[in-house]
Amino acid sequence: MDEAMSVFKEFHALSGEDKAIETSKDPNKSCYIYPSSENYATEKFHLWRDALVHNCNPLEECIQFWPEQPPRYREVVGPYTAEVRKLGFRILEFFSQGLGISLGGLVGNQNLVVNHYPPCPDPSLTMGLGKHIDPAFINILLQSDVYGLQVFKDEGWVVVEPIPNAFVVNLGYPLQIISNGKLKGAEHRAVTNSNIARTSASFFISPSHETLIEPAKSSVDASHPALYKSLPYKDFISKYLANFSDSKALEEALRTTV
Ligand SMILES: O=C(O)CCC(=O)C(=O)O
Ligand SMILES: [Fe+2]
Repeated sequence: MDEAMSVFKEFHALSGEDKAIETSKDPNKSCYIYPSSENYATEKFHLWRDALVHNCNPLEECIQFWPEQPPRYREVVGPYTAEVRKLGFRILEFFSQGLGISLGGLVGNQNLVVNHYPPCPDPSLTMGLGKHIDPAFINILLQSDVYGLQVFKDEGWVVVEPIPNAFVVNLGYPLQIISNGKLKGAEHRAVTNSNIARTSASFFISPSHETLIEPAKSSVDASHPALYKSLPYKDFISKYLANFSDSKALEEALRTTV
């Protein structure tokens, strides 16, 4: 874990030009940089984050498109993602047993997102990453020792302290829907600070595009009607992206009218 975190930091210490070169190896763009701000002039607040995004499965196929700088990137991050993937599938297996549905068979994309939040001269004007529930089944998150992750609980923000050698496991929206609201997606955000850069790495295990995301039969009965519509995951994602900055509007767009 420590080695992976060092390599993630080294990648983000490269110049912008080098990062662009290192993320342009796949014409199909399975590896790319997601920049901080999408529309600086009109957005409500600025996002102070750069993210390296790449596919992780099947590893033998996608690793050829990963960065080759720092030189150890593939050697360290390959085994890291393989282990985190195993952990993620074990956790999904527990949820599968509880929900009476095989989640492992519904998995599609497995992505790594390496977030870099540079120090910000005035953190009150920016957000690292705004309030959201992850769109994946789960996210196995590795944070560096710099504080920044917060979770929304009882109408307030609670700091998730970085713990050495520990992952944060975030439950995402699809599991909230499949469990018909019994499991709650964790609403979280990342804030910036004025003097030290922060790095984190999210390993997302997501449903495949065609998977129907809907309340599982085991979660619905006469006294617990389906709270959510049935949607192919790709349509869920369209609604998710269209309502990213408005969690209430998103919840309404996903709900049935009962
Ligand atoms: O940087 C963090 O701790 C959170 C990252 C996150 O929420 C995400 O990648 O979805
Ligand atoms: Fe997240």
